[in-house]
Amino acid sequence: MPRHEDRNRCHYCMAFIAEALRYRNVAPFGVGHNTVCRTTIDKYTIPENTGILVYQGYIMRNEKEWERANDFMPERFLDSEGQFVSTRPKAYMPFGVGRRVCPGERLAIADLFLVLVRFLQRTQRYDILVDSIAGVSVDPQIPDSSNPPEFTIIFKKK
Ligand code: HEM
Repeated sequence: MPRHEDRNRCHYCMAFIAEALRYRNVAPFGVGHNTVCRTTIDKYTIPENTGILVYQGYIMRNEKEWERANDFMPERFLDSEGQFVSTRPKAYMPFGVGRRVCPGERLAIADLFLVLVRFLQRTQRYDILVDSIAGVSVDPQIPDSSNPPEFTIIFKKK
């Protein structure tokens, strides 16, 4: 069984999780907020009590911030020795930023790691076949929602 400590050794798994959260962010618009006072950011002034959504899904796939932003590349989170890089670019924000940043981040990463590793361990003796006609699309049905279209996977004993 995988344990939490194993995260320090499973560099590619950690990079895979980090990239999955970047590439198809669970909450592309984060959580809505309101300004508590008139606020100026750069050349924009936002009045008091205005609803704000941060389109973090876009920031995390912005070509200006990310090399090959629309490719799924876990390697972008590995250094030249294949070690998981724990420092994050500013444009990496699957859990939001600032004082309302997601308090569940550590728990979420810990869970994702255990589920992913357990899945890989339990499926080693299977060929994983994807519906050959429909294939798999990782693009959501409604743009920037988090639900991919349904697809069929067959686990066939080797
Ligand atoms: C992959 C899993 C998760 C993702 C991607 C995620 C993402 C987010 C995001 C983007 C926000 C908004 C942050 C902001 O406003 O800047 C948020 C807020 C929040 N999340 Fe998560 N979250 C995840 C898992 C969890 C878990 C496991 C918990 C609790 C056990 C949790 C509890 C919360 C709470 C309470 C807030 C509101 C914080 C506040 O407004 O002060 N989240 N999350």
